[in-house]
Amino acid sequence: MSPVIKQDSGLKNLELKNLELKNLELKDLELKDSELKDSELKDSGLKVRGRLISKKFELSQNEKLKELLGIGQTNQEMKDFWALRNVNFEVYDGEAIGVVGLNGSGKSTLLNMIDRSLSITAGELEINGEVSRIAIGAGLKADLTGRDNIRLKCTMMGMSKKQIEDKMSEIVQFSELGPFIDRQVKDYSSGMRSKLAFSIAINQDPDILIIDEALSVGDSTFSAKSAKKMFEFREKGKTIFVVSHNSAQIQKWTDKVIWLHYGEVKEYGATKDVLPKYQAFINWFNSLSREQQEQYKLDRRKEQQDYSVAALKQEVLDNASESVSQSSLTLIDETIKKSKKRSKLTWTSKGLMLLCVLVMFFSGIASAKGQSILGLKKTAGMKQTTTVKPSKVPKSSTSKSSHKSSTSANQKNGVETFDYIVKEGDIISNIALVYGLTNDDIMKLNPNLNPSLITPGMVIKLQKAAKNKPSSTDTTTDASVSSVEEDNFEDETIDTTTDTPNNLPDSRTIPESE
Ligand SMILES: Nc1ncnc2c1ncn2[C@@H]1O[C@H](COP(=O)(O)OP(=O)(O)OP(=O)(O)O)[C@@H](O)[C@H]1O
Repeated sequence: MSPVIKQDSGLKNLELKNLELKNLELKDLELKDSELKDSELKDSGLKVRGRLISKKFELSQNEKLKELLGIGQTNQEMKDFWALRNVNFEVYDGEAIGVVGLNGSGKSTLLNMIDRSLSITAGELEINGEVSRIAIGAGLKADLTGRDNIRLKCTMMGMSKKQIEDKMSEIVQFSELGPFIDRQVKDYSSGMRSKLAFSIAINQDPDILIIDEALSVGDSTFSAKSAKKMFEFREKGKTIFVVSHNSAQIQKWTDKVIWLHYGEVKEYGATKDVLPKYQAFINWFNSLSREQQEQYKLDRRKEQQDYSVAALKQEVLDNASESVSQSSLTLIDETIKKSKKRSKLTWTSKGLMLLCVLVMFFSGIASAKGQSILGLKKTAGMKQTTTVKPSKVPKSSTSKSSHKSSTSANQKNGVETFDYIVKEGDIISNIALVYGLTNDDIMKLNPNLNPSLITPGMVIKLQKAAKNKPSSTDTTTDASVSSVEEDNFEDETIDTTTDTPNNLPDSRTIPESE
């Protein structure tokens, strides 16, 4: 038997080797293909190309959970939101591109994709070269001195210690920060931060430089000096993106303008053609009444919420030639497939959701019977047996701040009470569990309370004796909720605290007569 086995395994080894060789050949082909693509890009002088770029900010997994469980509010503002829709553009060597648009139109979102700090939902972005971004204060470490920030940034760019020290005096001199270079950045004004960021970035010699409002805060001398440096940079065939609400800057510094309007490219072309159109729009917008402006913003925002992949596909079919549209449709399908995988609830979240439902169900039964969740009759002084470390107790329900803001002790029906301010994510049964009460206890103290309608900020009365329970007793009954809050969900989630963007144009956008 053994020789046969040997022969078998010998054959298998041969097959495996063949397979490995084939895989290597394939990898080689893939590499050659991508090298070819890169060199094609370089040859054509194409620096950045965006095709069908679309970005959807989704409800966070927390919000999805709440929506599924019917907890908290789910209004229009909290829907998935398309910050960019079907954005197409090409930028070549030596071009300076202005990015303009009202507040919230998607400028930062687009640049975050170009500097690779944000992924795209659909479409394709080709970038040929190193990108460096200057935004007010962004990327600087507040606790470090200006000098140490220079060292840090240069190290991150792969420079050696010697190279950094050689460049140091040039950067420091350009920054005009004088003795402040050895002070911590947290002591800098926004203008000083911008000077430091610009000096570091321009001296790093990136291929693509993004200037995100950074030069709007510096003084005019520094701004002029920076502009000169930028022109030199452009002469070398480098590419610059400038985001500014200052039309004069855009006019002076850029060759082309991308005008973003509620996530779409309204116009892309020569600055001399696009900027006047944008300014005309601003003038028209400013001529509207307050109500009309609000209505306009609401309508546009709704379009961003109602957008869909189907709409993107339709736009592609309507606007592109047949060959382009076919490859574009494939591109949309591929990217959407990927994003669908990402946006699905994780198994952990599904498990937590189930746990949450079970806790709610059993606590409902328990409170109806006047018992704790483990079936123990609640008696004063009885120690709870269930539990988790205090740190696992949800911040929303037991954080010190909620105590601080909620302790105004008083009496109700002979019971000493205190005010508890409802936090985001709270539900009655969880508050009850955390504070060692039953739902009935809470309802007795708050007879007008509708348990399914509690909202953050609402004040409810709780029995004072129970107040210290969470900190003194280990309790785990609320593990489901606390874990949900602590779960490290994916990025790019909707920040429900994000204010509705103030789309009122900045006054600086009104054309300056130069
Ligand atoms: N992480 C996020 N989650 C949800 N929505 C987001 C997120 N980031 C941005 N948005 C929304 O996307 C839209 C575009 O935002 P973005 O910051 O790109 O606009 P902007 O044009 O740079 O605005 P501004 O001129 O005010 O800087 C806005 O409506 C914003 O509320």
